[in-house]
Amino acid sequence: MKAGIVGLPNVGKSTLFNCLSNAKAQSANFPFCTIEPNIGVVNVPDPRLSKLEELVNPEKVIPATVEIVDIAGLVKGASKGEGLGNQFLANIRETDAILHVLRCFDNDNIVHVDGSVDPIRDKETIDMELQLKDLETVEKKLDKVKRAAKTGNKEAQAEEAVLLKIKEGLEAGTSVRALEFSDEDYADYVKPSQFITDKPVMYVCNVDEGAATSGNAYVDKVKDAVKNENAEVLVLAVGTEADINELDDYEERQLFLQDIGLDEPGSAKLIRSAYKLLNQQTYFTAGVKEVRAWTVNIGATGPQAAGVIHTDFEKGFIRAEVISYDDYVSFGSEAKVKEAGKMRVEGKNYIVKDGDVMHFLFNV
Ligand SMILES: Nc1ncnc2c1ncn2[C@@H]1O[C@H](COP(=O)(O)OP(=O)(O)OP(=O)(O)O)[C@@H](O)[C@H]1O
Ligand SMILES: [Mg+2]
Repeated sequence: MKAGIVGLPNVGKSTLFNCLSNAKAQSANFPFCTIEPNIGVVNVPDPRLSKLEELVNPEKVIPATVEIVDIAGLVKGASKGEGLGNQFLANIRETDAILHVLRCFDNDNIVHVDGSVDPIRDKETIDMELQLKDLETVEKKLDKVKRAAKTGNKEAQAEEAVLLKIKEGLEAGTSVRALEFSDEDYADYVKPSQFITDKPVMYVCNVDEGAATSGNAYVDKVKDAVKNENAEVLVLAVGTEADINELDDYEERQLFLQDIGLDEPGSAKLIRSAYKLLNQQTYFTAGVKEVRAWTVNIGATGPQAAGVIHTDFEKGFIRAEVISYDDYVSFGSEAKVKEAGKMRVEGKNYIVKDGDVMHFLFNV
């Protein structure tokens, strides 16, 4: 699962990537600085992991990770191939969620491809290009399904109806994610098509230092414009945070963060949000060798969670011993949790909860 950083050229996408990842992307003040996507595997900051480390005192600690991809900027006409648009759109299609960066700072020295700062217009430009690309996809699919639908094939007719709804929506400027379908229609006809505008999205308002905590008028406009989208809007002083991230010394980083009014980097929050946007959650294993955060889909069962560690664990799954994170911390150790009768034994149908500390029993 990976989240892609998407937006117009020169709005701060690679700079954002550099706030998140130790892999350094080239960022510079000119459009199309990025051509090939930069891929970074980013640790998910999780205070619970340090707490477990404190309690268990393991040899090593391994955090959960999420993959972030910094993608080239899109311009008007990208869906028709402008600015290598087709290649860049293909890069976006390969991701599972979109972090849409909007320029929300004034600075005459930083070029804006459309000549002025206007995050709402920028958002519409990007949305339109993504929608046009999806329109192309849906039209191709419609062509294929039409004939079978005409001959009376019920399945094809159902698919055609869904595709027509998508086509009409896109033509009216509505992203696929905003359209409503029955669960079956969605699973059978929408999801497999991997429409770009069906991917979950969050907005990252790139502001200057002074607006890191308070936001600014641009941010207010963005929030207002997306209020019906059910999408998160995050405010981040991307340039400043990238500079702070360059500092090696932890104390020094904290001081600079406090200076701009933050107690943790905005990028930490962004990573956690991206993780959620990807429908991911964390369970822990806690032993003296290793305390580790593992990533599973929200809604995953016990065996699926076990399968993240090893496919044999999933195949041979017998049961799981589960301690909720809160119980682990309030009792202080696995032994004390057991004594208190708070360790649960869960079977194959157990739905994993975020923060579960798990131990799997299986045979091979
Ligand atoms: N909040 C900010 N305030 C001032 N300057 C910024 C801010 N964020 C980014 N910049 C500057 O904007 C320029 C473009 O940034 P960056 O290279 O990250 O853009 P990009 O979106 O990756 O562009 P491209 O699409 O061309 O790859 C850089 O000079 C960067 O330092
Ligand atoms: Mg870039």
